[in-house]
Amino acid sequence: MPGRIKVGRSKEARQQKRQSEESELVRLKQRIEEFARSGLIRISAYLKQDLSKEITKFSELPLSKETAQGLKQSHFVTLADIQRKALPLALKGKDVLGAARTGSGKTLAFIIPVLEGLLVRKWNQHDGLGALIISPTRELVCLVLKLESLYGSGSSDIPSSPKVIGGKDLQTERDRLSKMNILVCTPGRMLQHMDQTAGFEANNLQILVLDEADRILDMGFRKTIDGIIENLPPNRQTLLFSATQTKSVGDLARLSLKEPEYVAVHEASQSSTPETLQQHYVVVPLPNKLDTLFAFLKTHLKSKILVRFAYETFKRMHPGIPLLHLHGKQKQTARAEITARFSSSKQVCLFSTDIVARGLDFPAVDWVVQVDAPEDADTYIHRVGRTARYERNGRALLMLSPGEESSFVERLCTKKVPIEKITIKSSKRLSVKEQLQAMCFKDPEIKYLGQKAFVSYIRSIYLKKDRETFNMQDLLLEEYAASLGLAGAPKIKFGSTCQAKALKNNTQTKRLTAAEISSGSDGDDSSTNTPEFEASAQSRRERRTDKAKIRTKYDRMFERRNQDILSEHYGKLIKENKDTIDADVDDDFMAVKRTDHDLVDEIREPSEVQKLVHGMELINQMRKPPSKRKAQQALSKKAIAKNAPKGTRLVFDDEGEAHPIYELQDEQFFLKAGLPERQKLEYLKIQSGDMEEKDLLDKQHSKEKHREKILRRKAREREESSDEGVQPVSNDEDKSPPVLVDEEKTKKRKVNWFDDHHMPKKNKAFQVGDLNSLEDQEALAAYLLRGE
Ligand SMILES: Nc1ncnc2c1ncn2[C@@H]1O[C@H](COP(=O)(O)OP(=O)(O)OP(=O)(O)O)[C@@H](O)[C@H]1O
Repeated sequence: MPGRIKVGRSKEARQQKRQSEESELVRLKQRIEEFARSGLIRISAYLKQDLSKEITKFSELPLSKETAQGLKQSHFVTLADIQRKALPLALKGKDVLGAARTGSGKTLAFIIPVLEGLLVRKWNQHDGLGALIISPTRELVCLVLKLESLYGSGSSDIPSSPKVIGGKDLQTERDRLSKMNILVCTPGRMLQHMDQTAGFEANNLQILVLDEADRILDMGFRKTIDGIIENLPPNRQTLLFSATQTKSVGDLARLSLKEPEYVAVHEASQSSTPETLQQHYVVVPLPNKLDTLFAFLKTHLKSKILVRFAYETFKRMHPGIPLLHLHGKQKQTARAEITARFSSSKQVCLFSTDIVARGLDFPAVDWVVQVDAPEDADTYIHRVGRTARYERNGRALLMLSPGEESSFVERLCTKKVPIEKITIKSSKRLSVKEQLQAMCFKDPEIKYLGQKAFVSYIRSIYLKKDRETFNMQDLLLEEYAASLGLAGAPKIKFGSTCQAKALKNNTQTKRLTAAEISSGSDGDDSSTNTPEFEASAQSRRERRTDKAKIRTKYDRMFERRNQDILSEHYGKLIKENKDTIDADVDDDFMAVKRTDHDLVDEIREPSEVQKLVHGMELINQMRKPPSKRKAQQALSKKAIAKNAPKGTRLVFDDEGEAHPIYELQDEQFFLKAGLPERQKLEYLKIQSGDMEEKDLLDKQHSKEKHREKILRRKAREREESSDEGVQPVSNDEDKSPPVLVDEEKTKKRKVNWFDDHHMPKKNKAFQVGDLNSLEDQEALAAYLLRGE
């Protein structure tokens, strides 16, 4: 019996205990909710839910109705593996390191916790920046923003999902920054705002997300990220996602993660790339790569292809499939337009640099072709990840030079990349070499691009760390140049080891500024981790300050630091004895991610070629006919008078030397001539004597003028009288020829004549008084000629 009693008591006791525990739990939950409402604890809603059970559908997630509504609109039903594993942890407020294959849905795995994290905290405009998402490239930022607005569209508690994208007007961003609650941006631009935007603070930040974390944490962004972290509160949630996740303790320590949960979805899998992706490689000697690529395009006209290689030449050869081109030097609007066109097209080939190597989610890409081998297996994984996204099929082709084959394939195997070797049928082979040569010959721009592609490629090989795979000695330079249509291999100068080291040290200090500039200019932070970028940062800054200057096409062309390779005959033209060519910084064709291997690349003065072309530009401008309006304006008298040079009055001395009218006398000479007062009196005396003389001359001159005037009048009157038939008579004294006189008329005229001319009254006929003057003689001659 005692046993029975014992059992009864323990059951009762257990019941009591459970009841008290339950009421304690209820009290605790109530308390937690209160805290959550007041914002004192970080996650509330999810503590009430059991997130330990396997959740497979979005509808099973304890999400706010706003996020759930947004997800319903997106038609997503089941959770992707990474979402299933990472979301419960992230929603609980844990720090998460998420690794999953490309295209497996990582973006949603951090967007949902960000939106939810702020929604449950009832975050509003006055709370400031709540979440910061850092993405390495602008394209990725755009993609994240698209998703964020999709899923967060119903959220009324988050007033706005503001955006900051590198490359936009800094001032506009600054104005909007203070109102932001969620910020998506590139690292460089973020740091720039933290340093330079007054009033911008991240003290209240709750969640930090690093998208493509391995890339963001690598050497190139190291300083920038450290700078950003310094400005963030340590008490925050941090989420890191990438296809190739970092596990470096050092990296994680830098981010001050708190007991992070490592969520790796495909770690146990045989492949680190999507299972739906078929991967091939083909061994092609470097000089035959373009031929192979062209043949490939010709045989895949109905596909959507992404290629990393030269675009300009292929565009001119019309392979029969629309071609697009995307690179970091394009403006953000152009990039967005091309990205949209590629996304919406079904049959198209996009030639691109590594700006689309990561994260971008183009729908339905059939092929990713890599004409050059990437620097490492991780980069390869990200590149091929642009196809076979989220359970779709895709194919990838990698061209390897014979020397690269064995070690690179080994590297891929180590990273669990299943890749198969294929060969190209000889019937499918084509040669574009001759076409390229003809193009280079006709068009200097193509030649320039060919040279640039050559330099970029060689440089990329030189920079690669993996010396076992990439060997400079293996390169068939002349043959490769010929395959690009060039007459010979351009010469390339690589800096000495010492210079490289000096630059490297310098680079460390410059990197921060460079990152800022990058995000301020093109925002593609993917370029900031290259040493070339650092070297060019200064020149970019200079260029920006020189913005006011009008720059011609040639200026732009020559501002590139590989200007000397433009054309060899320019060099010959100016007899420039430069036998070296500096490597190119515009990695449009071959982007290199490696950062700890610097090249020497000094910033130069404008070269002779540049000056020469400037001269030619000026001459052309001068030759250009002015507009009609300008020509007329220039000819107007007013303009001539206005533009005419102002004369200076000079006086000439006896020797014919010119002097200004007033010359200051030598002081010594002046003092020698006596006291100033006396000199003044003497001067006045001389001047008054001169004036008297001049006065007399003037009087004589005016008398003469008066006399001449009278004589002219006389002659005129004589002429008039002769017109009226009055015959002047001969005057004995004058010995003028006798003439017949009309008595009657003479009488009548005589009165007038004598009145005016004081002619002697004794003569009935009037006399010509004085024939000395020219006028009198002319009048008489005219009279006689008329024969009257
Ligand atoms: N649960 C889901 N159901 C269906 N489609 C999904 C789901 N989650 C994501 N997707 C889709 O899968 C595609 C790839 O997703 P996302 O871009 O997030 O991949 P990722 O893992 O970030 O790739 P990467 O490593 O290349 O950046 C997108 O088109 C996205 O809309």
